[in-house]
Amino acid sequence: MVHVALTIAGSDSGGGAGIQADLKTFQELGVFGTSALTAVTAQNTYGVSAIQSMEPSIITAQIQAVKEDFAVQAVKTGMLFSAEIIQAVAAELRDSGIPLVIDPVMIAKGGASLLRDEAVDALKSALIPLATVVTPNIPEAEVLTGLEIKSESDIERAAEHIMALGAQSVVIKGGHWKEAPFAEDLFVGSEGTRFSVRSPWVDTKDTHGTGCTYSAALAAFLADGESLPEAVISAKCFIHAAIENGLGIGGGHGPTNHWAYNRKGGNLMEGVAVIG
Ligand SMILES: Nc1ncnc2c1ncn2[C@@H]1O[C@H](COP(=O)(O)OP(=O)(O)O)[C@@H](O)[C@H]1O
Ligand SMILES: Cc1ncc(COP(=O)(O)OP(=O)(O)O)c(N)n1
Repeated sequence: MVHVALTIAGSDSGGGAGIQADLKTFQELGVFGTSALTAVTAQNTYGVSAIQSMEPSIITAQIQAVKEDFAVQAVKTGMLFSAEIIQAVAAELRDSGIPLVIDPVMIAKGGASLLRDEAVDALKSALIPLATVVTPNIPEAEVLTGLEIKSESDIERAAEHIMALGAQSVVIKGGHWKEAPFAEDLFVGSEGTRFSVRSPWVDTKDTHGTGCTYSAALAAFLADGESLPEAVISAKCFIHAAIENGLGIGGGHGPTNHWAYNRKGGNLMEGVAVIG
């Protein structure tokens, strides 16, 4: 049986992040990828030079066209840009019963804002309560919670805070916490499920699109029938392989290697450990 996933996200002309990263990830993981485009960015490995968002009505129409024709097994959201877009997306996903991964994309690596400041409230009130899992990086978790994150206990507190917004579970990704001994992500789920997934740090500047690729992998593994904890671990294996085998293209922060996981063969958990 072919599994279908839907990404609702922005376009990255450079191909390392956004809808391009999501569709490459779905394809690599054997899941049929569908999409609803929220915005077009002119972007490369140095940064974002222009943004044009889509009208909410065409975003709604794209989601409806996909839902009407396909049995979508998982949805992920990425760049949503405005409160109006978030409300339109939430209206289509509410009561859908489809597992939903929300990557609360806010700032691109080069510093460009991919979410208007005034849209944060809509993200918290309209979309996060629909989430099967929310996957903020540390700066995004700080914005969502208003907490300053400086320690492991701050990360745990932030996770609880995001659950209190109504999300079923959360993964706080540790890629921005460079002082930590490992690149470690904390998963907190319902009924007290809690563990961390860690990998060694890869010393590279080529981390463009890591968050998009990670959340797309998580959605693909869910579409493929893995349980949420299994999918969180599998997604970490996918992103670790993608970062570790960087392509060395682009002069700035280059893209990760979406082929690496499948080409790795052998022990896909290599380098990745689950704690707790
Ligand atoms: N240099 C790195 N080495 C190994 N893993 C990394 C590195 N940077 C990020 N990661 C991992 O990549 C994933 C994305 O994390 P992060 O960079 O925090 O997200 P975002 O791209 O949204 O800012 C996480 O699983 C994180 O642990
Ligand atoms: C179109 C678009 N969507 C999302 C992002 C952010 O991607 P992310 O995975 O967080 O990676 P970096 O931007 O931090 O490299 C994006 N850049 N463009």
